[in-house]
Amino acid sequence: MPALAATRVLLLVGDTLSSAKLYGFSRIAPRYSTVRFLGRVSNESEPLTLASLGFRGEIKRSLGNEKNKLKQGISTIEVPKRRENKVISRETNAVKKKDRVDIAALAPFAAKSFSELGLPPLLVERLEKEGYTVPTDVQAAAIPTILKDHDVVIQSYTGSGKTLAYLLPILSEVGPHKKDNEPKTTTDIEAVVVAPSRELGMQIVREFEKVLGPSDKRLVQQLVGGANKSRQEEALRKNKPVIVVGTPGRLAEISASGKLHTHNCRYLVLDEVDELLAFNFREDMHRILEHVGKKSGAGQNVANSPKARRTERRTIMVSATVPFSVIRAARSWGCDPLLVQAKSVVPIESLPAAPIKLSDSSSSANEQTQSQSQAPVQSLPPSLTHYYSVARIQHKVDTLRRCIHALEAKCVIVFMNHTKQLKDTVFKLEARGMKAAELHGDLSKLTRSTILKKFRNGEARVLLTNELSARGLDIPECDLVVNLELPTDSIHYAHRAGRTGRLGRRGTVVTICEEPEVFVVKKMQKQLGVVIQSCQFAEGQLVVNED
Ligand SMILES: Nc1ncnc2c1ncn2[C@@H]1O[C@H](COP(=O)(O)OP(=O)(O)OP(=O)(O)O)[C@@H](O)[C@H]1O
Repeated sequence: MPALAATRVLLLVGDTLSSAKLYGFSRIAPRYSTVRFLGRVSNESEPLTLASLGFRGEIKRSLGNEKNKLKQGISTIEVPKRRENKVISRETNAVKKKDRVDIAALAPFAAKSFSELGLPPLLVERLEKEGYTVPTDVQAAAIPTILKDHDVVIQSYTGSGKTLAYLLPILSEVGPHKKDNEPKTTTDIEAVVVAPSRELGMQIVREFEKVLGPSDKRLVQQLVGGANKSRQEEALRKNKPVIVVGTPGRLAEISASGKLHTHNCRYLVLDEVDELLAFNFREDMHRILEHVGKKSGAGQNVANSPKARRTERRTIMVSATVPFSVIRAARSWGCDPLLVQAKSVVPIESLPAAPIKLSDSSSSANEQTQSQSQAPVQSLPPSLTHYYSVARIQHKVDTLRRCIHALEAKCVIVFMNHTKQLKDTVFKLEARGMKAAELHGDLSKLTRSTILKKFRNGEARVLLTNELSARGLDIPECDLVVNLELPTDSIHYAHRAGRTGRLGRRGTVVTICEEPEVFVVKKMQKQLGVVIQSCQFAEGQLVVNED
């Protein structure tokens, strides 16, 4: 079995060529301006085996024609089985124990309890009822920091529990479980959460509702696009929610119509903040930032303006990927913001300044290169295994099918870039007896939620989608992510890949690409600091190619 390269933390400095050009793509989104990233880069001199990544109990060499395959420069492994019980039943007692230890070691749980973090007892009780007993590392770092009234940027890898990291401190101060029992004096909204997609917005609402409980769930209102606006406005009037969660367009629209009162808002959360900085959200975000409370620490400057009557807000920005544009936004939208990561909290001001001067409107080739070429800080969970497989374009769907069979994947998300090709692929998979569903922007909000529900319920094995689903979507059962078309850069790779391996679970990411695209995969591997092994699927097995 080939050795994997070890990873270690290094400071990466961007190169000067545009990755867009290097990748041969002309449509790379210009929104990621210069980035300063701490990335894990591969170190060939310190080999790390798959076993040491937590697959010890599961990987086996194929004994059959191993010698022949080795002669041909390939080795065979039995891939990790998706169902833990199936694996365990084949193992000895000693391996069983080891297997469990590995899984626990991959889960990002902190040593503290929720009550030690300063959450009110009523809230801790609610959490326990919902099965949340131990905070994750990032929650243990973020909750006390936000409770101490700091503006923060929360950065932690995908699936590590960032939603509860901001939701719980908000519910400590707002709603029925809050610390003090003082009655609310205003009917204004107290917390606004902004998310870049409807699906993510609705998911965040569900998380709030879960913690609030059935009797208080009306206190959170979703304001996402694609849904009936009048009904949302009516619900605002009738239910008098204290928290709203929405997409930038709909929030800005209802705010402009005068039906959303956010001047006394105490919390503004920007989830997937680097995505919210995209050019298409710019106007709506501007309105939201201007009308939701007032930037903390700005009191003296606006003493005589109408803003003086507003409540100071805490600004909380969240993402697994924090390019420099976010750091810059945090500096201008927050007051002495702190960067909160799983095991550290540092003032944003203490971070090195941007290496190059940035322009606001559009990123130059240099800036773009910087953002593309520096790896996200631990934006990928350690429990993921990455592969790529070369296939001709006309064989891609077949390779996908063989990949799913070889990995015995139960719940697969396949990412593509173009809707037409995506629809064709659904048709081909269905024609070959594989239950598949499609999710993209051409579908109505209702159809999108129905499809997602079906997929979550296991009615479709494969979900074919595009960048729409790459951010924040939480489907814990997802055990395989496939890039059937390449992501535009390593940041997009990280968010796509992060749909699997949630909260310490194991996950596999396979990129199926054409030969001339391999160098892009290699580049992303370097930028992300992960090992992406070359593989093929033969005789129902995943075969790892030796480099
Ligand atoms: N302390 C906890 N105990 C048990 N489950 C948790 C805990 N915290 C979060 N989870 C669960 O972990 C999953 C991932 O959480 P969440 O979606 O917040 O991750 P994330 O870091 O925001 O991911 P992404 O970067 O992809 O948006 C969710 O199903 C959530 O309910």
